[in-house]
Amino acid sequence: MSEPIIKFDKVVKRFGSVTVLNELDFSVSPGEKVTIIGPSGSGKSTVLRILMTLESINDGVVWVDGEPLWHEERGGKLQAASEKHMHRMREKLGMVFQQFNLFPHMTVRRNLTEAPIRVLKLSKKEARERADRLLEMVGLQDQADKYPHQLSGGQQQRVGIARACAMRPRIMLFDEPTSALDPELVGEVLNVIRNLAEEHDLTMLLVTHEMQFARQISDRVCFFDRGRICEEGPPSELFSEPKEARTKEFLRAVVDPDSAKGEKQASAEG
Ligand SMILES: Nc1ncnc2c1ncn2[C@@H]1O[C@H](COP(=O)(O)OP(=O)(O)OP(=O)(O)O)[C@@H](O)[C@H]1O
Repeated sequence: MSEPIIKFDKVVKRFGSVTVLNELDFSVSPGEKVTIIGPSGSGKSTVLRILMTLESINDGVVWVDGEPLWHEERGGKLQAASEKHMHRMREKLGMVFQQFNLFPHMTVRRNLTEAPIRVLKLSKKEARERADRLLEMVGLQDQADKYPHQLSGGQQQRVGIARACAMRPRIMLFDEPTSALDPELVGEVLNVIRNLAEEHDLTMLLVTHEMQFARQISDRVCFFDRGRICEEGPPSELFSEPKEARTKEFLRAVVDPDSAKGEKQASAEG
């Protein structure tokens, strides 16, 4: 098996007295599409935010592409990383957020060209050509001169995906990319992600509540509970024959909430 492109080695993350990640061991292989599912507050988004260096860690080591993310090796020891090191490491990752996070005062095209020009030092012409190709990929070539507020939520999220791709990251992180959308707009965003997964050799790590989508797109699904992986496996196994009681309970509640409530009530009454 190839070396993992992402590796969490006994990672601990606390917010005050609350331990959100509890000596988490977790890895992803190059090109693998991995989905994280689990109850609210189980630490799913925290994993992605740590990878984007938006949250620090309290203990353990996070490896990205063979190098520690939060540390640098000095004198044979792992020491806290410099801002320069983290900057360089961040370029390997792109993230699509729940709330799109587009720059509101920039046109759609400028949202896509800004970072490639500033960070990757692309010429304006190169950045523009790259942006236009990506807008075509997400079906928004005719919206390039509009501002984010002139687009639907689904269109804004497709711009968000194109913008993350403009930096050519090796790893794409998706944090519940459809949860802020009206139901009728979810499909168009999932289609763009599905095409990206099928056509590119990207490593993808997704947090999602869309179980059907997780089933279709993932090589592996990880069920998180209380800051640890409670169960993981190919979607065909995890969704059809979950082994752990917590996984079964969670899946029953998200796939068929009414029957799960009824069963809970019946067992409480009985
Ligand atoms: N900046 C923060 N300060 C304090 N607590 C935080 C912070 N960010 C997250 N938490 C807490 O850490 C826990 C895990 O949060 P996280 O967002 O990773 O969960 P999640 O599994 O993604 O949940 P959800 O599905 O609801 O998004 C939660 O209890 C949350 O309240």
